[in-house]
Amino acid sequence: MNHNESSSNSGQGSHSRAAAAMALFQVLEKGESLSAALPHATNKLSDADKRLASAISYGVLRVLPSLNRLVGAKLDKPLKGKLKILHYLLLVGAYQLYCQRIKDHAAVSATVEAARVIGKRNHKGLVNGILRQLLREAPAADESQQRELPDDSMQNHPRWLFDAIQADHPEHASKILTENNTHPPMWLRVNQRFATRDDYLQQLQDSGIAAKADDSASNAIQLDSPCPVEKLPGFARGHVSVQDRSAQLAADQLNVDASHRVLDCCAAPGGKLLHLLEQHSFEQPVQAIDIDPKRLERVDENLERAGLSAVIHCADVASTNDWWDGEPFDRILLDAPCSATGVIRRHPDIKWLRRAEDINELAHLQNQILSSLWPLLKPGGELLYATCSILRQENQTQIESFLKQQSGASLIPITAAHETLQLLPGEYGGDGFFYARLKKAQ
Ligand SMILES: C[S@@+](CC[C@H](N)C(=O)[O-])C[C@H]1O[C@@H](n2cnc3c(N)ncnc32)[C@H](O)[C@@H]1O
Repeated sequence: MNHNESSSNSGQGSHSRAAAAMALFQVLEKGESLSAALPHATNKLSDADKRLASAISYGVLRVLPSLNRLVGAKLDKPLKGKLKILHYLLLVGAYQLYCQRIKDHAAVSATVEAARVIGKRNHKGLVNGILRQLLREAPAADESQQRELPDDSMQNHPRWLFDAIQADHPEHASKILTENNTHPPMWLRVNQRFATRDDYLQQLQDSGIAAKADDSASNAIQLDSPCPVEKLPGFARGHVSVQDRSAQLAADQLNVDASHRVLDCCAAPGGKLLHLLEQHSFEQPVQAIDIDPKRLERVDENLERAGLSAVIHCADVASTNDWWDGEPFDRILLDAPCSATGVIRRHPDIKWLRRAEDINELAHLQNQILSSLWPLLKPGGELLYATCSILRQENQTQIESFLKQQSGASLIPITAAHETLQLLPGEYGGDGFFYARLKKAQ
């Protein structure tokens, strides 16, 4: 969360604050994802300014209700219409004062100047006045000390999600809510075709990048602090990829060997596909399908980077007549579209973009996809169902109702103690993820 900036030059950094406010506006007023809004808002900025705009906008979304309360209390009436962008700029200012190690005067002057950048020159006084009020009310003992944000009774989550987490994970709810608001670690997956994990750890150490291995996930390495991918040894040649530890379990859980005919459903951007291809030299090409042509471009890039290949279909997986050649599969990986409630620490916008009613719709879609894929599996074949959700309705309940619908389907337990695997955010340092292994009767 911390970002050092000692500049006192009044104009400096105003573009990064303006970009953060504009990206937040797009997310919270227009419903765009932050990963789509940020590149657009920051495309003319230097790399340093891009990083700062990103740190601020991700950070604001993690503690949005607390910041709204702080800023709202200082406004005589809510900023609406054309002035709404100023509300987001004030959140940007408050976030710096409360959550970042930026000198107060630099944070205030850059944010005030950002009002001009966003075309609100006449409101510089308003921004200055409110940020200075915040400073007066919460004086910091010294410039490096952070102020304490007002508590939020739902730990900065929307009511429906707070309730769902309490209902589904009563014993772990508080930990999940805390994890959701923290900055996640960066995980790497070592391509075992080029190096063992220990060899790659050594390469990282030689490059001055501190990291540690995780013995519970065979190719996983956790970096001590995030690092641009260009600095990772061999990244451009596919020696390593960025992938969360929990997501790395899919390739092993699929239980494949090189003779299998494999289908990867909902494959973009290709993280799990690449992992499978790195692990096995398949006798028949793996088939991968996704509905989103833009996301499929990322699959192509990833395959090219690693020098690997697969047969790619751009289609709705449920419309099997459009893309299936009629040959059944030994293994199917279904990384289903889901609420992504397990990856909120990576995508804090999910808290504010998702609605309670989305969960029913997603559960319906997941069931529809599962049911359309099941006939494509050979007798005795296995389907791995995965989501990055932590909600029962998309996970355990989904699988229970599928097992009731399909008499020929059974569960292969993930461990002796667990039929399915529900990982929670932060467990082993990874994201929230769910896995269920389904077997088709002979
Ligand atoms: C969780 S992401 C997949 C991540 C991917 N498996 C990986 O490891 O990189 C879910 C994907 O499902 C795709 N999707 C959603 N609905 C779909 C459908 N009806 N048919 C095919 N793909 C779909 C989305 O475009 C998205 O890329």
